[in-house]
Amino acid sequence: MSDSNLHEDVEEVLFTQQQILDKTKELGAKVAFDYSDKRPIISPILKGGFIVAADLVRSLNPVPQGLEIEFISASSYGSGTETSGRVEVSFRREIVQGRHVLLVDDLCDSGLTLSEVARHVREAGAASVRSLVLLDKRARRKVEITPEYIGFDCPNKWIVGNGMDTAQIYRSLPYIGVLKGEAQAGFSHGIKK
Ligand SMILES: O=P(O)(O)OC[C@H]1O[C@H](OP(=O)(O)OP(=O)(O)O)[C@H](O)[C@@H]1O
Ligand code: HPA
Ligand SMILES: [Mg+2]
Repeated sequence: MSDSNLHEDVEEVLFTQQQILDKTKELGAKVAFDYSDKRPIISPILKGGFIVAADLVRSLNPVPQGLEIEFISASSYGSGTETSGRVEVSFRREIVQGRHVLLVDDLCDSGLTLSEVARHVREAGAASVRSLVLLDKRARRKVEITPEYIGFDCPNKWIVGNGMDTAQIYRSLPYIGVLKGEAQAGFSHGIKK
């Protein structure tokens, strides 16, 4: 990618759009095989998971019979770069009853989001719950959880793009990049200076 296409707040690109699409195709092939006879529900975890999930569902080949998409909202970071430790989860509980649910998110960091969402979905009566993340930032884990499907290992840096934000900005960047320290500092009061 030429420097002119790089957002001024991004220090370095970790994964290009093409690398992301290639990896999502690989994951899609595995998911299509594993869920071929399961009438799965794929649940993008909003907001960050929406782009990974959109790429994933279009790379399922063949499409599992009876596949449904059901969104789940979960948020815990606010505008900072540390988890608040409290994950707000909301979804239509009746839809997942008796179904095989695959949670799809952009990344697993402390692990709190995925473990809390998985707990809620199990409690709502899902037949099985697995998770898929494009990125796994293991160095920051606070809760023991290993997603069944992982795209890339992620260094212990604050990243943005491909669905990931800081204070709701940068989600639309087509690549995954490391946010510059000074840009992060600008959000420390929730407003970019
Ligand atoms: O493993 P964790 O430490 O829980 O962090 C990962 C979660 O944090 C982000 O979501 P966020 O709470 O920022 O909400 P968003 O998806 O709406 O941006 C990201 O999209 C993951 O869902
Ligand atoms: O590195 C990150 N970037 C964006 N959102 C996040 N949520 C947890 N970790 C991150
Ligand atoms: Mg999220």
